[in-house]
Amino acid sequence: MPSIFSYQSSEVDWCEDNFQHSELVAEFYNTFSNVSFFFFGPLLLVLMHPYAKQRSRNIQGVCVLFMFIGLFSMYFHMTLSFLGQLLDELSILWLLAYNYGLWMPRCYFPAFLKGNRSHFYRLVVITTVISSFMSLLKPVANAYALNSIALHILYVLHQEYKKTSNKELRHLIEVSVILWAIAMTSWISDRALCGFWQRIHFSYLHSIWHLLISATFPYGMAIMLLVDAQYEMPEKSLKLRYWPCDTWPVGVPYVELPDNGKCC
Ligand SMILES: CCCCCCCC/C=C\CCCCCCCC(=O)N[C@@H](CO)[C@H](O)/C=C/CCCCCCCCCCCCC
Ligand SMILES: [Ca+2]
Ligand SMILES: [Zn+2]
Repeated sequence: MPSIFSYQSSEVDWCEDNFQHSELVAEFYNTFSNVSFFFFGPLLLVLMHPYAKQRSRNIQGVCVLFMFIGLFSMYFHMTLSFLGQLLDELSILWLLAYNYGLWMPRCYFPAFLKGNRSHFYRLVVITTVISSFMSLLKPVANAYALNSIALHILYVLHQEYKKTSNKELRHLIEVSVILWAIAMTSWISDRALCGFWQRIHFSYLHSIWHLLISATFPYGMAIMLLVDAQYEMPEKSLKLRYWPCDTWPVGVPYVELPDNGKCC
């Protein structure tokens, strides 16, 4: 039985051909497409620094966890090892759990918690610890289970989209759903239609997934902070900004607390 550290000890293997460009890196493009995690993570850390200082440092923890996902995902695609697969999947699970605990609006808590956030946080931690152990039972199903959490997030976004009249928030939700849908299509297509992609010599769909899902992250953060502010501090409206410039057609969204007026 191979050790959990060995190359190709994971049951999961993506469509990209292995060891095409290096003897050390199993899936070259799938490995290096994770650099986008080291672009968006540090960028958001810097852009959100004023918010983190004034409102909550948790956002910094979220950005650091996001960079760990990129690191573990690189390790996984480089080795296709079982340990790499578990680190990749468990870091995603804990990032989602952290976000749920911090920002899930109270109206979506189970009724028996009566809107108590610290009880909800405890419930999320317990569920995540149990799920972490369960991930060892059928590792090949883990990625599907993780993707199904996105369906619950979509449900929450749909409810918030219906409730809000804030055009900026609606725009963020629309763009994030489009990005996620294209990312998801690439992920499924890499798994389900690999023969076709290999025949046309384009087996890079999983790399495209990495780029798109990491680009969804700043949108997810901005949406959650705006929604959280609407519920938890309705007297203060957060300012939505885009990097590098608010007026450019494409940019990375982030939020600022009012009276932090900078102009690009
Ligand atoms: C109230 C909660 C709000 C949470 C918002 C969180 C937004 C998080 C955005 C991005 C998370 C990045 C996850 C990237 C994973 C990259 C690593 C990877 O590719 N791993 C694969 C193997 O290499 C593995 O097969 C992937 C498994 C599936 C991961 C599922 C991630 C779910 C992401 C949920 C995003 C929802 C966004 C919805 C926006 C419309
Ligand atoms: Ca492969
Ligand atoms: Zn991946």
